[in-house]
Amino acid sequence: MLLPSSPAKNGSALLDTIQSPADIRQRPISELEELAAEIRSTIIATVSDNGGHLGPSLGVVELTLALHYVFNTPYDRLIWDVGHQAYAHKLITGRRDRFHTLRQYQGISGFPKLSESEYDTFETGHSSTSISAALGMAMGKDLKDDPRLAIAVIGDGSMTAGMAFEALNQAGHLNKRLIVILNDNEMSISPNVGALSSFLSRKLSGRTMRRLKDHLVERLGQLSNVGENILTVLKKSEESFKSFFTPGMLFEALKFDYIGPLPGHDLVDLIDTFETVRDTIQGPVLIHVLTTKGKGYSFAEKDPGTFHGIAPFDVASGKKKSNGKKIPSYTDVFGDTITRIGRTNDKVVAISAAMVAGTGLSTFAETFPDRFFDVGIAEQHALTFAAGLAIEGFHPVVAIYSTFFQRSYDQIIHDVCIPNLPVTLAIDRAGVVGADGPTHHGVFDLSFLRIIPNMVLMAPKDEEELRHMLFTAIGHQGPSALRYPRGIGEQVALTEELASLPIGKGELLRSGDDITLLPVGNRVHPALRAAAGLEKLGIQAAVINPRFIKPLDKDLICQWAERTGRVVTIEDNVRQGGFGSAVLELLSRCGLSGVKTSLLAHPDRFLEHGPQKTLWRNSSINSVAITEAALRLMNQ
Ligand SMILES: Cc1ncc(C[n+]2csc(CCOP(=O)(O)OP(=O)(O)O)c2C)c(N)n1
Ligand SMILES: CC(=O)[C@@H](O)[C@H](O)COP(=O)(O)O
Ligand SMILES: [Mg+2]
Repeated sequence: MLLPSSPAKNGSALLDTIQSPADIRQRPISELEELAAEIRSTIIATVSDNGGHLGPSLGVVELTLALHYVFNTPYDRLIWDVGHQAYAHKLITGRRDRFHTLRQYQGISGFPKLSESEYDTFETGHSSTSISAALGMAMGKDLKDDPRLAIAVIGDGSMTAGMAFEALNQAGHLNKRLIVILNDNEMSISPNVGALSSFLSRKLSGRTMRRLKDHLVERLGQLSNVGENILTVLKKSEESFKSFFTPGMLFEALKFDYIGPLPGHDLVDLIDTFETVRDTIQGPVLIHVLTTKGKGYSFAEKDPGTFHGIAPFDVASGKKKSNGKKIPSYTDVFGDTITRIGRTNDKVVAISAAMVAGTGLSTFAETFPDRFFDVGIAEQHALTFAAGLAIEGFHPVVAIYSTFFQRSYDQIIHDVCIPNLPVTLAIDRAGVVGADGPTHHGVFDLSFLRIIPNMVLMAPKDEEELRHMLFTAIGHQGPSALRYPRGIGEQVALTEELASLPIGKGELLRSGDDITLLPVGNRVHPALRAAAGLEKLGIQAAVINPRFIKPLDKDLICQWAERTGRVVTIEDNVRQGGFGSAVLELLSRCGLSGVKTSLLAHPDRFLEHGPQKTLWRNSSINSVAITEAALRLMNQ
């Protein structure tokens, strides 16, 4: 049987004595290895119960200990990019007692939080922000004449985003004291992609290598003072040639000192290097550290993609603790449907921004490798790249989580919607997502997309409607978006045929003369349940599934609003500017401002982490709350 490869000898006896990094600094370095083993066991045990980002956190245990050992945290600012790897950091910065509540409702967050600890210096969740934030802090401390250090820890995946390079570019120019640790495990969520990733691991293609080699040998040969030995060595060996091209060249060109690559699980080496950097380097420096994602838990080391972020699992077998048969999620249905459409429509191309499995695109990618593109963590580029493909006659489907689409807002407006290009946004994880919390809830997309001219915006009531909406979107000759939630669907039967839905037409699901319920997307079924309950109380509720948030079905909605005189809108989105606001605008346009309305939606504040059901209840958008809102409106 495979077990964690380095179980702690004494449970968590040593870890239990650590209240803060100051306690670690008192210890001999020789004890830190046992501490690392205890931290790993604790992380594995907790994540196996609660779910969470296991692989990223296991990979940086030694790095975390070495950083807190050498640098004077929290005075020195330590910024974790994405923040999904900060579990060891949490365990040694005063949160050991609460660690069992990780990612649970009202428990500690899975990401750094300013409100949780003074050691969490920046809030993260979205990637590639750490260098910018650290540079801002470095600049701020200089302006205040404060000698504290700023240290950003960024993964090789996160380093692929433009934002990281924008920050490096400015940092090299400013020449401020800034430490960037590049945590290179050759993995994003899936294996890292792109030219940068090949460069970091020096896996330049044979062709590139030969071309560069021939060029360099020729140029050096023209110089009279180059020794014969260098030329012979270069000519003979590709390996020795490769060593001329180190990953450091890239960062040195950006005016960073480069140190590495270092073995990232060797505490002595890490501590020694960090001390040298701390004591000697005054400008920007990048330390390249090589780590293993999932280090210390054999299942996670072997399958880092699955164990990147995992639901509760059994430690001994590495298997997910799921009960019963696998129910298809919205994501699964999206993935099957786009693959099916791709078989008959060779103009369909799919784009992911480093979330291939998460967005359900793995099968499409395997089936149509030439028509699939993983652009890395580059949501802005993904949209403009899609626009380019659309200009060439393709229909790109860009599948990104709602929260990460926020990064590409200008590209959606400027590059897709103004030229009215046929690009489909497949917006996964729309609505509240659960344990990842406020950085990841997708509760703004209805508000920010419905205001863009040319955009067709829809939300399916179930996984069956999702299929037809995708088909409709791909048949549409302009920009379109469909948003669907995280998790399983309504478990409805899936029909064989795919149908094109009339754009801007909703469906009346239930008639009733007393009140109109207008739920959108995943709120349709709760509204139907509420209508059934209201009927038992003698209230006849009409239920309309608008299907399209833009354009809205003016005739259907205004007709029923006028007939019943009361409308309740329900959405898994913020109230501000959302679907309910769109309905109010429509009622005003139809001269129906006198209709009594109640807008059920998320409030104007960032929502905490917790199960989706809890968050829907808290925001009063579940079926009980819909019933109560309808009753209140009836009594007005
Ligand atoms: C802007 C943005 N896009 C996508 C993601 C989803 N995401 C979270 S972690 C991750 C991979 C990060 O890889 P890396 O930085 O190398 O860290 P590792 O998990 O390998 O430690 C991705 C794509 C995100 N958090 N933010
Ligand atoms: C840290 C991050 O952004 C991702 O790992 C995210 O947590 C994945 O979310 P899902 O579990 O919904 O795919
Ligand atoms: Mg990585």
